[in-house]
Amino acid sequence: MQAFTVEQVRRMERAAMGPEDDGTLMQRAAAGLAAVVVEALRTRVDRVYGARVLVLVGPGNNGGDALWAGARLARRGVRVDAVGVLGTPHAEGLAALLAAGGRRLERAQLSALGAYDLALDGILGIGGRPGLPDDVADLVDRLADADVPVVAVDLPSGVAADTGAVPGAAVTAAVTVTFGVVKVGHLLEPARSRTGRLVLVDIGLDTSAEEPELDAWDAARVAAAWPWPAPQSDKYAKGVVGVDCGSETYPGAGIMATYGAVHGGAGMVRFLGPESAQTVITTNLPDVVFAPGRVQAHLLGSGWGDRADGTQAVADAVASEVPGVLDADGLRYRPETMPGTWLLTPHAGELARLLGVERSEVEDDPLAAVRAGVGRTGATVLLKGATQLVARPGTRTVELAVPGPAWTGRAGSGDTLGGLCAAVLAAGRPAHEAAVLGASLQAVTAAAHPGPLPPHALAERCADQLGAWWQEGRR
Ligand SMILES: NC(=O)C1=CN([C@@H]2O[C@H](COP(=O)(O)OP(=O)(O)OC[C@H]3O[C@@H](n4cnc5c(N)ncnc54)[C@H](OP(=O)(O)O)[C@@H]3O)[C@@H](O)[C@H]2O)[C@@H](O)CC1
Ligand SMILES: [K+]
Repeated sequence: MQAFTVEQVRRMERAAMGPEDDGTLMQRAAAGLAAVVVEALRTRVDRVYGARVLVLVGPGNNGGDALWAGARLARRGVRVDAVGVLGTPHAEGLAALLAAGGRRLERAQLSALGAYDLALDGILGIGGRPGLPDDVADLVDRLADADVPVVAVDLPSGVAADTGAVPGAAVTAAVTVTFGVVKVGHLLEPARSRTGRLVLVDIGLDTSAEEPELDAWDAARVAAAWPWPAPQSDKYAKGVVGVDCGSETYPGAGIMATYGAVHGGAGMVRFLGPESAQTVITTNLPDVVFAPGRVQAHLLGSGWGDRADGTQAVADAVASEVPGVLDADGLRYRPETMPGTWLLTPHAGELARLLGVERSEVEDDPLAAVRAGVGRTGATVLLKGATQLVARPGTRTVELAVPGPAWTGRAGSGDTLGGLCAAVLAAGRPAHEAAVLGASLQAVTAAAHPGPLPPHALAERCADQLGAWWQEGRR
């Protein structure tokens, strides 16, 4: 699924409209919106005729969409009340609603909100600045307290359309009906959680002239893209991962990274980390070898802590011209620039340190931050966390891995994630694909096993997930 910025949407809308806005796009939007509301009413109260809908109307075209949809609903016998909550409502939309039998109420006339079966959020769309004025936020809270489900028009009002940030009050929608194309804020947390179920209504926008801002993967695409081995693939075709992770202080990181590489399907794993990890590895994963030799992907950095020869270790690996994954403490030892064949896997704090900014800056605009990571290093970057983003040199489009349940992120998850990514890299896939596939496999597996599994156990389930896909013939 591709998502676009407000600026791109405006360009596409202008191209579709031609020199004059004759309202065609708004009518398409309103028709699609009304159809979704009809279905939502059928599901919730098993009727359309006589159902009650409250329309919250802002000052722009977003309110216009809601009012025109309200008019269509009123013509089908829905009892529609509209209340202007910001500025002056869209005049033609309001006239259409009144002509269709809807009512306009003042805010003071609103009582017994629980009597409404559904509310339409037409307060702000892509012209909105994040946040809502206090009195509007108060009304939105009262609707939530009254358990009235909200269908958001285009975006849940209050969220930042281009970043997914929610810096102030915002609507939490059960369903968001968006028009033309998906916007970035629908897919990035925390706005993603405010969006509810996302429905895309085709209004005839042409995306072909725009490079998507975001490219979101789903599980089916991950399964289809996985580097499945051919019958004749030997261990080198599947790929050899060299794991130099962990330290005497943090041996577990080396163990978990190895679990990731083994269960991600590497043809062979060479463990080149501390001796203290070797007994556990050889007991649990007897296929792992401890001798140096040919590797097709490096995995460095997890659990290093302070390492006297860290800079040299990274420099040697990069100089070998084999691709690699550089994680965690290893990021502190990276050379000034790296090839795009290398994958860096920072979490928000590590990326902030790498960029020399506050962590909150990364969290407020992760898309900009992950791109800045590429600009700063030259490498491909996977920003780990609740939302996992992958940016690479040469394209503006950022890829979004399949999201996982909240339990995925815990101590050691990043170590096994590095191993999964390195396995894909060793199989010959480019760094950005290794990142998306590794992160997505971990998330899909965690969703299928939603308990708080420790990362090494979840890594084992990753192999089961690959096996399930294989058996389903998704290869
Ligand atoms: N273009 C098209 O062809 C189509 C567009 N469509 C629809 O139009 C929507 C975009 O409409 P839009 O551009 O009128 O912007 P919209 O979000 O309704 O409101 C902007 C107004 O809100 C105000 N305002 C902003 N933030 C605020 C805040 N925090 N608190 C208070 N006020 C705030 C802002 O004020 P100002 O910035 O001037 O101060 C301005 O007056 C789009 O999402 C889709 O639903 C569809 O019909 C398909 C065809
Ligand atoms: K809205």
